[in-house]
Amino acid sequence: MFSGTVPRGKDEKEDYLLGQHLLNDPKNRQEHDFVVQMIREAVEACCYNIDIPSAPVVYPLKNLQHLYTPVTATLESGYTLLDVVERLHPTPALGGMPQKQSVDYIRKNETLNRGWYAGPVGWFDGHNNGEFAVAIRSALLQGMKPLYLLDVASLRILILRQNTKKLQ
Ligand SMILES: C=C(O[C@H]1C=CC=C(C(=O)O)[C@@H]1O)C(=O)O
Repeated sequence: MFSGTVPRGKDEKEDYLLGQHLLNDPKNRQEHDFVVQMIREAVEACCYNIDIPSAPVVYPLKNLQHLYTPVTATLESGYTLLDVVERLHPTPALGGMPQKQSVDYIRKNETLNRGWYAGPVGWFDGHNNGEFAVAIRSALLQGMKPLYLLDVASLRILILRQNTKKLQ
C-alpha cells in the first residue's frame, strides 16, 4: 500500500534526504497509518496469516517516492477476491476517514466532479485467481477528447493468486 509522497531528488543525496524527510514526517506517517489500520481491519474480517510490518519503507518510483507498507494475508475459505476488494475500497488514502462520512462529505461539498477518479480494476476467475489494482486519477476519453482528465496514475493494492493465496 502506498500513501505519502515526495519528489525524487536531483542527485543521490537530495533523493535520500527527501526520502528520509518523508519517512520521518509525522503528518505523512499518521496518514499512512490511518490507511494501514483500515486495511488491517478490512482483511481481518476475511483473512488470516495477516502480516503487516510495523513501519513503512520509502519506495522510489521514476518521479516520486512513496511510503510503502506491504500487507500479506491468506483468504479464509468461503470468501472470494471480490469480498476483499469490497472491504478495501476506498481506503482513507482515496476517500478519507471515517469512510462513509468523508465520502458523503466530499460528494456533497466538492465542486469538482471527480468522474472516474478512482476504482478497483482487475480480473478474477472461478478458482479465486485474480489480481486487482486501484486505478486513480484516470481519464475518460471520447475519441481523443478527455471528458474527465485529472492525471493518470495507478496504485496496486492487492494481488491474490491461487498458488500462494497471498494478498498484497
Ligand atoms: C489518492 C491519491 O494518491 C494516493 C496514492 C499514492 C500516494 C498517495 C499519498 O501521497 O497520499 C495517495 O494515497 C491521489 O493521487 O489522488
